[in-house]
Amino acid sequence: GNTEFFSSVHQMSKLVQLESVLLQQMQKYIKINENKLDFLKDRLAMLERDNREALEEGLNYFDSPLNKYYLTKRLTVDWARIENIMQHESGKKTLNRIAKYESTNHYPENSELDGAIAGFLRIQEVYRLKTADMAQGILDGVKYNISLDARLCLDIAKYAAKENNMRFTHSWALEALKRLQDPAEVSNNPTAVLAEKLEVAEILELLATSKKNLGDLKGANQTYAELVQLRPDIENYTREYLVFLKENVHKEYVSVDLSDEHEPLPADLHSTDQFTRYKHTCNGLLKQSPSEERELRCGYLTETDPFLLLAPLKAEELNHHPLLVLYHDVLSDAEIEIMKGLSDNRIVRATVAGINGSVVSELRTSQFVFMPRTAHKLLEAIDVRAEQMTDLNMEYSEDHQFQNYGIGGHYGQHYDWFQSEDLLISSREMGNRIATVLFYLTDVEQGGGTAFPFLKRLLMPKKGDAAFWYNLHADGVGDLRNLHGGCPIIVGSKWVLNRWIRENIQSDRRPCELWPDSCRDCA
Ligand SMILES: O=C(O)CCC(=O)C(=O)O
Ligand SMILES: [Fe+2]
Repeated sequence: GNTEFFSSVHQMSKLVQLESVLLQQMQKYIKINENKLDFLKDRLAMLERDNREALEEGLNYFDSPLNKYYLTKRLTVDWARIENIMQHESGKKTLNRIAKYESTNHYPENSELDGAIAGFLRIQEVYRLKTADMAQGILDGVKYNISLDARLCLDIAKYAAKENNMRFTHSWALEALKRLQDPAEVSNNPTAVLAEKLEVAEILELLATSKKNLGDLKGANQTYAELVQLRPDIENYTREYLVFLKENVHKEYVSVDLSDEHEPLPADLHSTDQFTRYKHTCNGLLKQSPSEERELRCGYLTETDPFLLLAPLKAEELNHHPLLVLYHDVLSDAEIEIMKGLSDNRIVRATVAGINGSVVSELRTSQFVFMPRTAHKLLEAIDVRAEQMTDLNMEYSEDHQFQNYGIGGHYGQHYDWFQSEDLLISSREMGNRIATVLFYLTDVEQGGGTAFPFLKRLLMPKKGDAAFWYNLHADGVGDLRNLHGGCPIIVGSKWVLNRWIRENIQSDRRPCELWPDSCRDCA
């Protein structure tokens, strides 16, 4: 099927139901076959006894006409019945039922494993987690009741190698080897023993390749030597080793410490490339200094609507230029339940806008659905609230976009405003996205903040809160400082609601000015 699971925790939770149905069927299948085998075992015992007796007595056995009759009966009627039973495909009904589940439900495909591993490595990279910790189920300091076996560690190493991430290839291969050589692990998992020899060779090859690529020539040489000694029969390994020796014949075999699976932290986080800045905004290393924060205001917003004098909005200013505001407690739990009910069975894999239409991308691993505000009166009420929060006219806003993230789910840094004229085409008359209101419909246990690397701000999702920012300068030009993204989620199912407000009806609200673009920090 084309339903994808790993990109939405909500979707994945449906799989648990499917799995329990399958397990029930499996139980039935075993029971039916057990009955059949028990019956056959009984018969076998009886027939063996008769047969033994006949063997022992030799020709005397046939003195009795009754025995002649019994032997004949055993080999005709009895045997036919037994053969019939043995041939009977017990549990066929159950198998058919399972096949029917498979054709009427969506199953994850093998390729989903790659998506899940990609999410796992994304978490590791962004939050700088140790491989040894993750393999034991320790995620950002919290211990979970899972640990990864050698096979999975090897799969992760292979994936990292495919992505050319040599540091992770090295650390995960090492972890796989450690597990394979641990006697406790091996006795726990007898199938691992069968495959052990091959896997050790596979792991050594990954280790040698990654050491070579990371400049650890001494280590690579040792590992290659070990590999060809373990599997002299595999020509490929010998060939690889020879290539290595030839390539490095004039070089000194230096040794490099690879115990840290992460790139060293740059001395100055501010002046790094965009992605590095983004990662360190997500993990909290890059943030506003106390003096930068001093100017910001916090308080109750009452200016925009007389009603708010009675029920003021709790606003926290997170950045002044450009404006980024976090509103607290703007949605109730009951409202959120209604919204999730409206959207949860309709979400599909998220896409990003491209010149040739919308495409699925690793940049955005989540699932979403657009709902028109006419779908429920609550959505209209939300817009009234958004209008109070932003003082913008909501009439030209897009449909409500609900979004749920998956394993390591994220939305890489991006602008909400359309950078290309072409992308505006579908709704040019509405103009570009002047502002965004991002509602948080859940807390997230670990990770999953919204990061603004240029503003050095990380907003942690809190159920019922909403963020508001302008995407455009007052003169309508896209504001480069509002680059942002949804950081990878470590643990939790994150739901958000996007309101994208368009510019072409706002002239009375936010008069067009020619503000200078004070974008010193922008790349
Ligand atoms: O999920 C988040 O925190 C950010 C989402 C976002 O930026 C978007 O959907 O445009
Ligand atoms: Fe966004």
